[in-house]
Amino acid sequence: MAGNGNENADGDFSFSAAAARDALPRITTEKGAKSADVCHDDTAPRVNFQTIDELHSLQKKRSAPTTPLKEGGGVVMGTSGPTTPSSGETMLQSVSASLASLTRETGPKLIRGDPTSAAKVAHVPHTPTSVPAADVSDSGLKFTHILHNLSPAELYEQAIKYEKGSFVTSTGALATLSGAKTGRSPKDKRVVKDETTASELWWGKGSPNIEMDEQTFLVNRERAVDYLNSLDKVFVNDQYLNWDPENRIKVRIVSARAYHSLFMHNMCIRPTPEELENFGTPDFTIYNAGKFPCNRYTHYMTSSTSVDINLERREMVILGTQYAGEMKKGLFGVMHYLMPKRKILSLHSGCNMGKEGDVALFFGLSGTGKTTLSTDHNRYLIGDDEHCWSDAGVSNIEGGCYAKCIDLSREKEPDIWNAIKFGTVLENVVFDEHTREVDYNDKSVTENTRAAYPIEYIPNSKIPCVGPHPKNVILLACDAFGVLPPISKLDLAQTMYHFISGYTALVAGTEEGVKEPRATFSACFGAAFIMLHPTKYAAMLAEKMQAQGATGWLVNTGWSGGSYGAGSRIKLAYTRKIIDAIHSGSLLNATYHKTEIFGLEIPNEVEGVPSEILEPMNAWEDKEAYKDTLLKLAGLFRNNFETFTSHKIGDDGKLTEEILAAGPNF
Ligand SMILES: Nc1ncnc2c1ncn2[C@@H]1O[C@H](COP(=O)(O)OP(=O)(O)O)[C@@H](O)[C@H]1O
Ligand SMILES: C=C(OP(=O)(O)O)C(=O)O
Ligand SMILES: [Ca+2]
Ligand SMILES: [Mn+2]
Repeated sequence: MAGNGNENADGDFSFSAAAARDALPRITTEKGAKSADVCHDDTAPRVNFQTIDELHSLQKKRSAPTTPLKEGGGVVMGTSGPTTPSSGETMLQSVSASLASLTRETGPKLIRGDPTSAAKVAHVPHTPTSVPAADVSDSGLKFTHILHNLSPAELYEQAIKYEKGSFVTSTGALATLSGAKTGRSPKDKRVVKDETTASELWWGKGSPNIEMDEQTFLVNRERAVDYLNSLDKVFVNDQYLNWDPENRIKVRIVSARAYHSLFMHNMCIRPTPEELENFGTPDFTIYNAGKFPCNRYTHYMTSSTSVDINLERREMVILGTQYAGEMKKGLFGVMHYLMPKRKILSLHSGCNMGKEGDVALFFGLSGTGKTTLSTDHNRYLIGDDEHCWSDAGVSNIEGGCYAKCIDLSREKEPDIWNAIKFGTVLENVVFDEHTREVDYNDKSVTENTRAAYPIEYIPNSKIPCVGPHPKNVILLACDAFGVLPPISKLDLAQTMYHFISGYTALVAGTEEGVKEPRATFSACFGAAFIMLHPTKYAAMLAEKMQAQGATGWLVNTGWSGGSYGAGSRIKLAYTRKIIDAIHSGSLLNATYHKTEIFGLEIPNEVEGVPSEILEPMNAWEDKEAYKDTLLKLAGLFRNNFETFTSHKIGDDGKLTEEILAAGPNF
């Protein structure tokens, strides 16, 4: 116990024995104490530092350099480069070219690294520009720091230091805010219509592609580039899309926020250090200037948000929204253009594989269960949202998952719950200010709370994320009307009919302005992302399913026993049992009966699921209300399909006829 007096005779100090009761004790230093005896030993063997700065410099070890830094700590990208550029300089040259203003012809001067650690960088000689002084704007005189493929830990530090609303949660995830926009803005998406895309893409009624001209794209591009170059630092991610090595696409994402950089780090495929070293020129570049609005006086702009795709230039510009999902879904749109050109079908679906190598696809719109149901502890996860189906089988486009977290529970979704740890981006969640425990039920910021994590955070993920041809094609619909059966087996024509229809109730959240579930039809279960006419994708799907003998299923993950408001959502545990029965093959051999109007085959029994809910009418108390609602939905299906009746699906006139006949009959 520490005393008040000089009880430690060998110590280097003692309280004055004469310390007055009310005064602070005086400290006197004892003379002649032997250094070997003191407990606070300042004369211990010397360590390798003399100053605090030297101590700090010992803490960080140089990582195996993908890009060796030059003497002085920085690499400068001037206009006349060194004779033999290092790979770091090559990267900076490439990024400078990406960020070049199209009107001023030169790229910005770039420095690698964080501006706050740039004291040394100031020493690096700066080669004068060859552009006449009169042409140099202030922005041409400054340096921009490039934070290239930072690690999650570095991005955490950047976010926490510089981005308000960034916090570490109790499980180590990075909580962040996406700003005013907490969902995608499909009405603000624009695609450049030029000679090629005018004939190739799907335009007009029902199409997600709202046109803009090349000139307007360049105006927005310049706006984004100037904004990014005005910053002290920008983040650059060089990554890949598509696990199929023969059809891999190199993407570069230039952004202003650590949040965006970490999100894409998680969502795209992460290159190895060697791959990054030899990355070269990207195939596609995103300029994310989402903090900065577009100019509403610009032609084609109807709000201050604009998400613009130029396929010819292989570029995408984001202005006026910081919702990170725009980047991943924007790139998905690009894949929906590039892949079919190579006879590869792009799919808005989750995908997993059983121990026997049986692959299942889960198509569905946002909130219908792709992520939840493809993340299955008994199966290998190939991916939760975006895939390709080629002659070789399936491949995930992405390197991560983007799960909805509203009402997330450890019991119902353990694998997703456990994936929310260090490295994971948690968007727009609410947490306890002290414990930093997340309240997943809290919708104060948005209903569309999300977690973005690398796919290997799911313990049974299949790396590399590829698999053989699918055996089961599961169409998920979250039916807010509560009239579709929880499970029905489809023939090929029915599968195509429902694939082209893409029915669901759009659950609140993922798109701006949707507060209540509302019936919606979205062709190919992803009309917001497709580029070509839906029947092109449908024809490819039909051909592949036929060739592989895959079975189609329609699973209602929505309401039962009444519409939204009256009935209740089908229990996730029951849906999982239904999915298990599809995977195991037991449902293929079940006995079925056909429903009226939609002509769907309903199994009489599914193990673990109460039989009363399998036939929707049984679950409704008011049978008349059920019939009216069923007819209403059938009418909506018929109206929606009218735009497709004049299109042929594939070369097969017979299949087209069958598909037209596969809709509701009333
Ligand atoms: N019966 C059910 N089947 C699937 N998901 C359900 C069910 N009931 C509730 N849910 C919830 O619905 C949401 C489905 O979202 P998610 O799997 O992220 O959809 P998607 O990936 O298709 O956008 C999850 O929050 C899940 O917990
Ligand atoms: C991120 C999205 O994907 P999903 O809701 O399908 O997971 C989205 O549609 O914006
Ligand atoms: Ca979606
Ligand atoms: Mn999802």
